Amino acid sequence: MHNFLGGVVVIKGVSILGSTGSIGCQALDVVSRYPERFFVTALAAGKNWRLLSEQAARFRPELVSVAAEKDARLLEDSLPEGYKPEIHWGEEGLMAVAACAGAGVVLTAVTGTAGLLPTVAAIKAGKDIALANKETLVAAGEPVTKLAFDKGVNILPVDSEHSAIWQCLSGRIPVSLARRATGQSGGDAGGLTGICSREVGNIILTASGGPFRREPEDLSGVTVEMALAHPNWQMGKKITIDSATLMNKGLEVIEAHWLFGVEYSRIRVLVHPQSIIHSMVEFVDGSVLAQLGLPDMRLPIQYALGYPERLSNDLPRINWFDLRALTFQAPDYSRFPLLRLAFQAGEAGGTMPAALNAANEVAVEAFLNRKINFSSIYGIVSRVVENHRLISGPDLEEILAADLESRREARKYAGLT
Ligand SMILES: NC(=O)C1=CN([C@@H]2O[C@H](COP(=O)(O)OP(=O)(O)OC[C@H]3O[C@@H](n4cnc5c(N)ncnc54)[C@H](OP(=O)(O)O)[C@@H]3O)[C@@H](O)[C@H]2O)C=CC1
Ligand SMILES: CC(=O)[C@@H](O)[C@H](O)COP(=O)(O)O
Ligand SMILES: [Mn+2]
Repeated sequence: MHNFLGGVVVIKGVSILGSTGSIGCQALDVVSRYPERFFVTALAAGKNWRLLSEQAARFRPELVSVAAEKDARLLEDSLPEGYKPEIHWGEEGLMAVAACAGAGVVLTAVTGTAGLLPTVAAIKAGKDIALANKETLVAAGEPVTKLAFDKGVNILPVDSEHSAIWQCLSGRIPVSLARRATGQSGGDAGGLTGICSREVGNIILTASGGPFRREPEDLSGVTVEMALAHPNWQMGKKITIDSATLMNKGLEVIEAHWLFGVEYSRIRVLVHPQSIIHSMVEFVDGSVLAQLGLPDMRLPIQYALGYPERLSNDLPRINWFDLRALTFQAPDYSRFPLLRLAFQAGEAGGTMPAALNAANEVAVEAFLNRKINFSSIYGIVSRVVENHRLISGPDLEEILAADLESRREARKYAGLT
């Protein structure tokens, strides 16, 4: 089979970390639409061994993993006759899925810093990364992009905003993203950093504004159910709460900094409640390129998995006459102070974003478990960040230590210890 450029199409093995989650399930939907392009090499889940069992029976990966050993046994017993994949569990299992030999690309779609070491393992194994797990770049942007550069591995954005930016830029620079990202610390003069400093004026990240964009004025009393009611996207619980606090956008600012090598002063956040424009790039001549689409993560997932090709599909299209308006407003930093804190943590650099991210993970979980109120998420994260002793140019070990220490602190402030 040949692609539209006349090149031979090579069928690509896809491994998924977090196959039972929102991104993982949508990725399997994408894979199922292109049997001549993709096959599934390995799948990792957390607790949901039943859904993993169904996925494995359908896609027949050579390796599967769940979080707990007892669930691995249940999974093994539930698989169809004659199908015997390697079965792993725990952290070792995530690493095994990440490094599974047959994969060409690893989609990282677990939630939180749990995705960091498996992503590192995948990069070390020379796999391209389709990156949904933004927390990896927030906590460890510098060592991870450097490792990807050293290994010649692409980090392909899946997050909708970053996919949009990538699509706006890729007409200019269709080579390795990882090489461009690390061009920042010297080396690749033709990289995105070079392009950015010459041609990109600002990156404009759009934000839906979440469920509390307009009201209530005082957010301290909002319930878990209210915060989980995202206006435009069906996502996992952690990222949905992050969208409600606007921390998701803060994490995405740091993610954009590392993916595209752009200084924080050139990253803008613009509230766009319809989530039709997924982000924009403003060039130095004032020209603005935007990527538009219905809010459907299968498109950015497909774009990353299909790279370097854009594949056709039959997903729903925008009906222009249904769009009543595309509107924009500035983010309200006083009601959503985590967004400013994330900019500040990103600017501070070193281990600060890891501390911010770890504290946020603990605080969001505490909110979801109804241990703290919505506004306390900011209270806890800001205290951890204020007290954090920043280490500059950290290696992975120092980042993991900062992550652990910040979790401990955050648990204390949340009254969990
Ligand atoms: N959902 C979305 O639309 C978007 C998500 N993202 C990012 O993608 C990532 C995933 O988000 P989302 O899919 O919404 O999250 P979900 O909560 O829906 O899914 C998380 C997945 O990770 C698995 N998992 C969690 N912890 C572990 C662990 N310790 N070991 C193994 N597996 C684990 C879960 O397994 P199980 O369910 O079996 O326990 C599940 O498969 C996040 O980083 C998020 O920020 C980015 C942009 C959009
Ligand atoms: C789909 C996706 O990429 C999410 O990160 C989404 O952007 C969340 O919406 P917010 O703009 O409300 O954070
Ligand atoms: Mn996003």
